[in-house]
Amino acid sequence: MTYRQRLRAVVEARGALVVGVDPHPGLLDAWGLPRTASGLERCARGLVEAIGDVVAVLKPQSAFFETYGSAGIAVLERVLADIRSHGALSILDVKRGDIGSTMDAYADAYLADGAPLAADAITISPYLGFGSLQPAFERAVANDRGVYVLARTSNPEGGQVQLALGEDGSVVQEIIDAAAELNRKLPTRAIGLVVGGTHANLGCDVSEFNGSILVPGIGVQGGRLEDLPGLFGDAVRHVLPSVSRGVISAGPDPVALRRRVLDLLAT
Ligand SMILES: O=C(O)c1cc(=O)[nH]c(=O)n1[C@@H]1O[C@H](COP(=O)(O)O)[C@@H](O)[C@H]1O
Repeated sequence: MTYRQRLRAVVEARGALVVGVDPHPGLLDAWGLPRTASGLERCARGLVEAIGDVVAVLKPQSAFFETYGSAGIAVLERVLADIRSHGALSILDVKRGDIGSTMDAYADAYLADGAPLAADAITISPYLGFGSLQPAFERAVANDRGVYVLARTSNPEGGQVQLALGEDGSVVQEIIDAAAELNRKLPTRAIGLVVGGTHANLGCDVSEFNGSILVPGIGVQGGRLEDLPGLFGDAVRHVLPSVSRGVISAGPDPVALRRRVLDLLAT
């Protein structure tokens, strides 16, 4: 099955929600865990254990694992395996983007069958040029995985680059249109977008976009689930809202974590 087919099936069964696995240092403190790889492991795997069978997608943030070097990366490998074993999909948030030969290696690291850090999908950055991401597109299609291209990010600084005017309109619109064009040529529609849910208006048009749209920024950054239909219009059918701190802050009690997810799913 392609990534889109797996995504559709799990979203139909569990609802459209992504929970971010963001075990930041303050969270380890709040959960009474040490700021070590073993504290990281208990936090991240505890979260997946608590909610992995009710949420459609879990999105580990690589940075919080990289902090602990090879021990943290080993934890990330186990977290990815846990997500699979609970029947959820994984979007590994690595925001990679580089020149062709290096991008090729990133694609092998995250989108190749059997790679230790392989995920169902990853986040990638087009700001070295959309075409530089070609190896990731090819690997995603070949291996039934997905990619989410950063378009309009949730942070206030993003507009400096994303809303700048290029030859054919804003930079972000060129990215969105290039992703849509590529999806039209691909049978798997493996190319998704990242569009933050924090903006009063998006400042770009996603109405013609034909892939999955990851929408972070819900909760602590100020985005609200109730506002998504107004913000995205008809494209809301493609939207996967993503909440990290807004869920994980309910822990470490697994019952409270689960309740937080079920409340969000009922919104
Ligand atoms: O790609 C992302 O997930 C992402 C894109 C974006 O535009 N903004 C954004 O906050 N994120 C990620 O979403 C997570 C933050 O989620 P909250 O804790 O819910 O605010 C972090 O892992 C961010 O890296």
